[in-house]
Amino acid sequence: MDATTYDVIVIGAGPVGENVADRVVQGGLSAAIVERELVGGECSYWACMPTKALLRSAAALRAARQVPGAREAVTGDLDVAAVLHRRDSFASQWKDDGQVAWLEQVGIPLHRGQGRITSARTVEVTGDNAVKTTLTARHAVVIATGSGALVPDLAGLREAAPWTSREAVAATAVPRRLAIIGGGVVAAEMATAFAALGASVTMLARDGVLPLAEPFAGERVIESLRDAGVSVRLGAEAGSVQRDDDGTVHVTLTDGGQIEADELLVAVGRTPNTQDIGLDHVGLTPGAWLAVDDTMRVVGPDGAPIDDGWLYAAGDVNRRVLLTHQGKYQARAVGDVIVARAKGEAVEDGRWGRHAATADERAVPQVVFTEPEIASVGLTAAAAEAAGLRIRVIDYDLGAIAGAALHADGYRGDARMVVDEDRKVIVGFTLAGPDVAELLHAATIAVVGEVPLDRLWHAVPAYPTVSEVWLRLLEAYGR
Ligand SMILES: Cc1cc2nc3c(=O)[nH]c(=O)nc-3n(C[C@H](O)[C@H](O)[C@H](O)COP(=O)(O)OP(=O)(O)OC[C@H]3O[C@@H](n4cnc5c(N)ncnc54)[C@H](O)[C@@H]3O)c2cc1C
Ligand SMILES: NC(=O)c1ccc[n+]([C@@H]2O[C@H](COP(=O)([O-])OP(=O)(O)OC[C@H]3O[C@@H](n4cnc5c(N)ncnc54)[C@H](O)[C@@H]3O)[C@@H](O)[C@H]2O)c1
Repeated sequence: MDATTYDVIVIGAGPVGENVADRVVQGGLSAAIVERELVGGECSYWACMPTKALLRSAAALRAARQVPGAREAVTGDLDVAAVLHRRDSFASQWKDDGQVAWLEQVGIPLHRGQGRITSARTVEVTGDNAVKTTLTARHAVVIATGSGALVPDLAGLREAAPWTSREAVAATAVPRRLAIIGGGVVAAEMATAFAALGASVTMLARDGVLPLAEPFAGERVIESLRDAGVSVRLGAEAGSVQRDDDGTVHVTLTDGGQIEADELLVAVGRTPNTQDIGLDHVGLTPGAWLAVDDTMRVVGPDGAPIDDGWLYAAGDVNRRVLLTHQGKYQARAVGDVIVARAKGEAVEDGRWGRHAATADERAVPQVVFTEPEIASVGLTAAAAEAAGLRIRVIDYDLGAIAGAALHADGYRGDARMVVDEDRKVIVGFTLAGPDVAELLHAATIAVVGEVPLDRLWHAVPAYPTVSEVWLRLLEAYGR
């Protein structure tokens, strides 16, 4: 048994854990990180990066085919092997040498193994050959253990060895027939990717496609998936699953319908990686999401921080927002607040304060890399109304913008601005259209900055860009 003391111990070296540790060290404290799998976490090897690599080649091909002159130059089909090869390189061949080298460079010791809290400020790491190391934190322990795919209790499902996002993202071959349970972000992106790679895809979208986005987003994606040959079964619910000896998967729907596939992807959400991290030693429930205050200190059922506030949780595991960029934003706040508290400096945990992840509440940006791309920030109209805001919704046809028409023949898309009528600021913005991802940050700045509409008239979009939609939306709103 080895024992070591640091100022801060971070459990989980995903994008969030890495950033917490980095901020702590930049603030002058010492930090160690514990990782049981690959440094870089889900995002680097089985999520953000490889999924986008799987999608990108088909998107580039589609874009070229939408522009006469370029279209004629495209003579072949997607090269599936080359796409998978590029995906492998974006997953760093599932090796974390590069990330480990970075940890070494910035002075963050790595302890490989399963981390478990055993008592206040103490983490036991079980490494290879069951060797245990006890780490003690002078100031804080941060749980950044992320989440895993949720596999629902469906008759026969586990026995049928379904794909989760991990197997889909790391697939070495494209199945002839792929069935997908789910209609959320993973399901929509993977249906887009695998249809383009040549699979015959059936999507069982019980609750619709992208049901949390503006309705036009889901409608556009459904239309384009169907154009790509995907069978999108809205309202269809899997009742039971069985895999034959020959590998064929049979899905029986609750309405009695039957679907056959060669692989079945389950994409119905996530579950927190908290089953085996010692939560019971601090009075919390193993397997539960971790509730936190505005500076990401873990709170108990009474809403107060655990003990004297030594335990934090950031990223997916606290369920505030399951996105890498938002988790890293929390990580910056957490790392800095731990340093501030350790040094007795002022804690700025008020709204938009340095140590509070305020944007998590109502200013989260997200891009869904479907065809078309869906880029959104803040509240949808429905969410704003549910939050009791008095809103006005302005919609504009993106295809009518000169820059969009130039960008691609037959460009089709939508823009929606949700305005808080009492404050005359934008609280939500959604774009659906080819290549809209890079337009999103302007909207994020408008929402986070709470820029008054009057002032936005002075933010003149360059001509002829797709961003001219900003002017059109303002004109439609009126001055
Ligand atoms: C298919 C897919 C695509 C996605 N695409 C995007 C995208 O395009 N953009 C985006 O913003 N988000 C995307 N996400 C979400 C994104 O992957 C997560 O929000 C992000 O990875 C969360 O980071 P994290 O550090 O909190 O957790 P993770 O990335 O899950 O990292 C947690 C780490 O902790 C380790 N760990 C867990 N328990 C222990 C333990 N007890 N001891 C030691 N180590 C432990 C794990 O091995 C892991 O390395 C996607 C998710 C999926 C599933
Ligand atoms: N581009 C991106 O930003 C990106 C890409 C992929 C994933 N992610 C993140 O990863 C997380 C996980 O994605 P996800 O798609 O797994 O979850 P999700 O929560 O986005 O979608 C899950 C969907 O499954 C449906 N569902 C739930 N139970 C079901 C059941 N038993 N049968 C059928 N449908 C059911 C839900 O209604 C929901 O629409 C998301 O929070 C997402 O933000 C982000």
